[in-house]
Amino acid sequence: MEGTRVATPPRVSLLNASPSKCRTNLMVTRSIPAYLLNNTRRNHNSIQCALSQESESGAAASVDNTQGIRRRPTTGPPSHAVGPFEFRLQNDGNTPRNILEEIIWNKDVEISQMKEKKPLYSLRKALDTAPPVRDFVGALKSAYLRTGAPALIAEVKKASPSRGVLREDFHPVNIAKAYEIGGAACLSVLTDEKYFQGSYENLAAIRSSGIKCPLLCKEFIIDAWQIYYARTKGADAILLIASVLPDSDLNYMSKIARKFGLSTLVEVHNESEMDRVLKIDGIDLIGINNRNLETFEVDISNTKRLLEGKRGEIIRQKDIIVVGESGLFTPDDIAYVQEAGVKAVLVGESLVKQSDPGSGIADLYGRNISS
Ligand SMILES: O=P(O)(O)OC[C@@H](O)[C@@H](O)c1c[nH]c2ccccc12
Repeated sequence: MEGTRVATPPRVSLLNASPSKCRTNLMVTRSIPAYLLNNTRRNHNSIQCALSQESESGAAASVDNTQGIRRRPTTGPPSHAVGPFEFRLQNDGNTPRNILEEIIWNKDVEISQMKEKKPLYSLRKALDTAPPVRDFVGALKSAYLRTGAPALIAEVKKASPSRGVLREDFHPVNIAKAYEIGGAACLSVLTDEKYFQGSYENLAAIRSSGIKCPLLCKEFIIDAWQIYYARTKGADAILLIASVLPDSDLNYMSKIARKFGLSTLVEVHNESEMDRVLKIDGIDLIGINNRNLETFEVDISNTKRLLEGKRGEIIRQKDIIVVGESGLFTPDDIAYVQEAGVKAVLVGESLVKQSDPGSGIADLYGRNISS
């Protein structure tokens, strides 16, 4: 299941240096492998910290630039404590290259902590009492048929790393209710706390509030454990991000979701991700994100570009529902992505910022799409 190739760390020897030279924030270009640090901790009286590097191969620790987002630091975390010393060893292998990579590395640590508190066997038990799954894709299809406009997945989103806090007086259940009344087919609920100020409590509260719209758990999923957890909190659909997950994970995790009856929204941002996803069996919902999660640039013509030509044909043949995601603000934007071929849209910022997010839906569509 591990998608990341781990570079072999070079060896670093710690020999007879004066402690005064090696206080905190010592920067070197390679990391010290964990096993060596453990040894050093044991022997720290005799071994001090002159950092002379000897890479076995003499080559720099190799980092595979072609694989996109790295699942975790390839050369270990940047800070190490060795006896009384703390080193800050920063290098390409332990420094995130962009915000998405940073989010994923944090998520990896967060999940291992959450798993300790709620191991899989305890989640399995909680599944028995989880609320029933509602048909997310079905709700999108029927809203599209009913209104003739792209079905709306309205996002309950307090903040984002690119836009900061979108709404100070944030009451997730009230916002969700307003969305449902305004004509949303489904809702997306951000659960990431650190970067989006979301939570699983918000997801569970919306689910138990009587709101009927099916719910997408908007999370950075990198471990199957998260799918179980989302289900125990009442999710009806999950998100899988193609730039984060290798094909094997997309395949495996969408199968697990299907086993629970959950829908899977697979998100792509460029042609090569779209081509990868179109080759995976059983994918019936693809999101085209107009925002590049590595740079935050938003360009809604991305949706059009990815649906042109052969790709659009395959999507129609396979009867895949495409969701236009991010950066949609006006009726013209909605018409533009509909013309490009989407049957649903995912909208956060432009709605959540309105004093009444529900009536914001009519402004976004240029007409009332409720009932
Ligand atoms: O607020 P916007 O620009 O309307 O975007 C909503 C949604 O598309 C965006 O929040 C999103 C799309 N894919 C994601 C993946 C993770 C977190 C957030 C997202």
